[in-house]
Amino acid sequence: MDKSWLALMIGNSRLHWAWFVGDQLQSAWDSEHLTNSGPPSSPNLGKILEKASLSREKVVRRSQGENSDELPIVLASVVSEQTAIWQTYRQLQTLMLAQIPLQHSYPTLGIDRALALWGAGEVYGWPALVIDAGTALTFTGGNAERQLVGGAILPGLSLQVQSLAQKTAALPAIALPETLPKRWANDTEDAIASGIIYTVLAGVVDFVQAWWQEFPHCAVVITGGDRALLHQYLQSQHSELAAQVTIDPNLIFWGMRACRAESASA
Ligand SMILES: Nc1ncnc2c1ncn2[C@@H]1O[C@H](COP(=O)(O)OP(=O)(O)OP(=O)(O)O)[C@@H](O)[C@H]1O
Ligand SMILES: CC(C)(CO)[C@@H](O)C(=O)NCCC(=O)O
Ligand SMILES: [K+]
Repeated sequence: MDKSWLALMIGNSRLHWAWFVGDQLQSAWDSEHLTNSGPPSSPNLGKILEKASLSREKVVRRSQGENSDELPIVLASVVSEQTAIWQTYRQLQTLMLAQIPLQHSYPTLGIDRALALWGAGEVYGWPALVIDAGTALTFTGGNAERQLVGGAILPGLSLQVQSLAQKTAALPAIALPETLPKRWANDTEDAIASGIIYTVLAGVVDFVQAWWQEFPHCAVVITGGDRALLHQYLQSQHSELAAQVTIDPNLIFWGMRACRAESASA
């Protein structure tokens, strides 16, 4: 009988969770970073599941034969202070970059990027290009030999908004519009939205087109907290290109599923 396990990706803004039974994803959710005030204690599984409106009983029942109170957690993290909090959890498997079978990666490559690329390649085929629209916006591409080709990192949409507001006197922190704004703005909020959105879009289109020059017809997948927003903008301005881009919120979890299986059978 397939066992339950939890995947935990610690991102820069928040924690990303998934509950699997064997290879089947049951549900996914996000939660806040933990604050490690007070005495160190093992993170509480009941509370973790409560955040996802799941009861421990339901999760344990779905995987018969489970008698442990603690579900295995497969963890990957790009925030080391947050990783430390989980070290007291008994059934923890921490994935490190070296365990991801991606060839030609470099030592400081973010494990979220490696996992998302691996997940995209395994699910949609290689070569693959991942656009992760999170705190940072990243491009990460791999070739047919499952080797990292390379990528790029820039501030994500919200981070661009926040950094403008923080480092200037007159600029407010705007909410990004859900639809593509007009390019030639006539007030401050619209001007910020236009500047950030149109330059990010131009960049995304340029990276995707450059990728397709080298790897025609290959899978391009958008993930991350701002995936829907970015895809929506893309659709409005470049509908043909947008139609060839897949949205998948779970790339990192597909990567964790694959790497967990590989390291378990190794
Ligand atoms: N409920 C939410 N809480 C926080 N951010 C959200 C929420 N919904 C959408 N977002 C957007 O998601 C973005 C963060 O993306 P994501 O959650 O993928 O980032 P992250 O935790 O830093 O992960 P990564 O390290 O992979 O970027 C924010 O910039 C924000 O615009
Ligand atoms: C780029 C981020 C912040 C995206 O989450 C993360 O993947 C990271 O910390 N990367 C390390 C640097 C690199 O990937 O080259
Ligand atoms: K830093």
